[in-house]
Amino acid sequence: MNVFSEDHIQETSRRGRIEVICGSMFSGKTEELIRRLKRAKFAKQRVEIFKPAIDTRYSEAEVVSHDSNSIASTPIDSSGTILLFASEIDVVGIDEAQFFDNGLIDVCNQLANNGIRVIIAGLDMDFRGIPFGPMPGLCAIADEVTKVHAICVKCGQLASFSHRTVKNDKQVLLGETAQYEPLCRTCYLKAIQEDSKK
Ligand SMILES: Nc1ncnc2c1ncn2[C@@H]1O[C@H](COP(=O)(O)OP(=O)(O)O)[C@@H](O)[C@H]1O
Ligand SMILES: Cc1cn([C@H]2C[C@H](O)[C@@H](COP(=O)(O)O)O2)c(=O)[nH]c1=O
Ligand SMILES: [Zn+2]
Repeated sequence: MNVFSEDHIQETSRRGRIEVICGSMFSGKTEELIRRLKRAKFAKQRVEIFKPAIDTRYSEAEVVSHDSNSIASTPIDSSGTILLFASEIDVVGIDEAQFFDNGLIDVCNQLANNGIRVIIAGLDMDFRGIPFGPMPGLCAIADEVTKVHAICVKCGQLASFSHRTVKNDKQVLLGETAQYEPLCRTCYLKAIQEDSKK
């Protein structure tokens, strides 16, 4: 049994592993990613952070949480680019992983097999409740999956769903509170039923 809430060994020894942080929008994925990466930096680990170049919502070159916590990152177009940066690195952080291609799954496996700690944050489901991009595959290969929850804006229960409040059918639509709200299952089902009547 591990009586500590943090596994300090992972922050000091060079052991490859894959950690996935998933959940709905506003569930604290980016904050948890930034927290783990900052702790790795305190432990003098060499850290590289990547995000998809299309995610220009708050900043072009930073990972930024809804609460304005931030950390410098490298925006990239394709998952394969991560391998070009990954020599002499102890920890790789990846935000908004749902926007990457499926090649990210193999890239993360290669990194971990080479002794790198890989920490990935991403939306597990899109606005329709369908698994998003490489996220299900990443959860499958992960050594550890942390599912975080927002608070349902309708009833205060834990929220797992990201309800899109504007009419748009494309899977990718960047946005925040003007376009999405976190809902629990009950409130999400009610909301999409009401949407279908409009
Ligand atoms: N309904 C909500 N439930 C929880 N947090 C919320 C909600 N709405 C806004 N927030 C804010 O979002 C922050 C989490 O932001 P962030 O880590 O960027 O989430 P994610 O990356 O999962 O979208 C919380 O600390 C809180 O300040
Ligand atoms: C549900 C859903 C979300 N998006 C977009 C909206 C935001 O720009 C990001 C998610 O960011 P967060 O850090 O998790 O808040 O993804 C999308 O394009 N399609 C969707 O279905
Ligand atoms: Zn609810």
